[in-house]
Amino acid sequence: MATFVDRVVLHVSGGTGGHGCVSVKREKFKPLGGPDGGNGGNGGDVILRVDHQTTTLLDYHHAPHRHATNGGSGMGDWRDGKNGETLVLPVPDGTVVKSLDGEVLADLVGEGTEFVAAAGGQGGLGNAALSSPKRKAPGFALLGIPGEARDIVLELKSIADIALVGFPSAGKSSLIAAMSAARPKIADYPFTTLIPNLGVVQAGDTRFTIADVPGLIEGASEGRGLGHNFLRHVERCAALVHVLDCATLETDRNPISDLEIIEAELDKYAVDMSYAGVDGEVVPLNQRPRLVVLNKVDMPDGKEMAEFVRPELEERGYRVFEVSAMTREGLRELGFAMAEIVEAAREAVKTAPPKVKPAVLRPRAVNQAGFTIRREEKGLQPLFRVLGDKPERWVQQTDFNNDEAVGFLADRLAKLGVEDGLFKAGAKPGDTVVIGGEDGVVFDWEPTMVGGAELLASPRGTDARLEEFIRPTRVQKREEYQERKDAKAAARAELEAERKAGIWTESIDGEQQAGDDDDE
Ligand SMILES: Nc1nc2c(ncn2[C@@H]2O[C@H](COP(=O)(O)OP(=O)(O)OP(=O)(O)O)[C@@H](O)[C@H]2O)c(=O)[nH]1
Ligand SMILES: [Mg+2]
Repeated sequence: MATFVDRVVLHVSGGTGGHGCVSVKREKFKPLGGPDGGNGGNGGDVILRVDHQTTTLLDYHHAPHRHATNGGSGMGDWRDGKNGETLVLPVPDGTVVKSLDGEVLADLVGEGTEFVAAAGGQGGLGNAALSSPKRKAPGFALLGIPGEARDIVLELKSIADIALVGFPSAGKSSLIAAMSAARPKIADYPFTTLIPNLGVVQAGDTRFTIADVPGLIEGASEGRGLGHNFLRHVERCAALVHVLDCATLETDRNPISDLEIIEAELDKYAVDMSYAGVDGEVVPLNQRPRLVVLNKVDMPDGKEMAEFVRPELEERGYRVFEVSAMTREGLRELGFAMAEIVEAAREAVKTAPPKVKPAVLRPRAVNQAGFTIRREEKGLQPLFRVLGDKPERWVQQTDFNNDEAVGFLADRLAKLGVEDGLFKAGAKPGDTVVIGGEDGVVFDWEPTMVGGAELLASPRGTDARLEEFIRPTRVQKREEYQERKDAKAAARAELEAERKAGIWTESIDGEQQAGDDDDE
């Protein structure tokens, strides 16, 4: 038996970035030729893409774990690691992506629309890329960071112009079969239809789609029967068609009470308005135009019943069609009436102001700048939590077994203003600092920054950085310049002398620049 798969929980993860490489160029006659460690490749993204060939979410039901490939590690000789491959997951048109707690992340409508479900992790820089005039031969590289891992819910909402609703066995699937080329399963037991069927109907010059949905029963809006599972499918249609069974054998049912029960269920079902504005104006289900179809008039009882209830239904303002899906009686008129409504709805969308619909949807904007510091109490001790895209990423990139890498992290954090921020938040050396959320990295904080040291050194209640800044005069500047020049000349002379004396060998690690390497 087919299962009703229009809602799956998918576990996606982007590929992990490759690690950067630490390597030093070695050549004949030039044993230490400088850093040549290449960068790690980026991990692949996992992307959902609307594809018309795909009509169900069945594949994801069977295999709900999807991962993109990892980036390759950097290598010596400036060779970068390969990027991971993007994993494209085809999804049907009308797939809605939600988080586990129901927040709509994307509404994928239109061939080729994409959603980055899980971004791959960035590859780490190799030591070649990390070298700078100040850090000539870094003895470390950055680690690749893990790809995003997320659990998302995919829901399918068929995009049909007209939706057929009605009790089980009212003849909805039979109607689709009679009006289009679709060949859904038809049988005389309730809930024959488990997956909505879609059919294309041609009436005059108008082509449109109709969908049936699994039979509705009382309590559907609370999840009875197939419940909400099917109501999702009618959310986007232009009109609803009630299919009423005029020949039911159940004595406690008649077309009018059936219609009232279904209407009550539609009333209770709140249309998820979250995609309004993406997909045109969204009118709640209970306000969509309606047609009423009295089916099975080929049966003697059916004809009688139809004629009996017709005036009552028309009094309530419905356009009523007596049809037989079996003999095709009345289907032509029904088709034209449907076409009329579809045309009107299409016209309304056309005249509506254009909606901005990004073709590629990203899960969240990356907070490029900044960070926040939150003071939390951990027992009696304060705890300072640093949250922010950059600091959290940098921590992931750091090989904590490598002192140089840790030093580099400290520099980066200081430069971003994290240390400064910690001082301002009231952190004292030795306090616990966590960078990141739940699984953040914990530090005992040792300020390294010059500004911070100043702060520490100055008497309580003062801040050295706020002291009056006295602008030097031109004469003063010239004097300073001369002083520095003299000092440089002296230093150079000293160096020259040392070299002549033979105590000096070629070095690549920046010792020569001692003095201006103040951020190490
Ligand atoms: N005599 C007669 N029988 C019909 C007509 N339309 C449908 N039926 C029969 O009614 C039964 C149910 O038809 P379906 O089309 O499967 O009904 P459905 O509304 O899709 O039912 P579910 O998918 O279970 O909700 C089948 O045995 C059909 O042959 C009709 O116009 N006349
Ligand atoms: Mg059916």
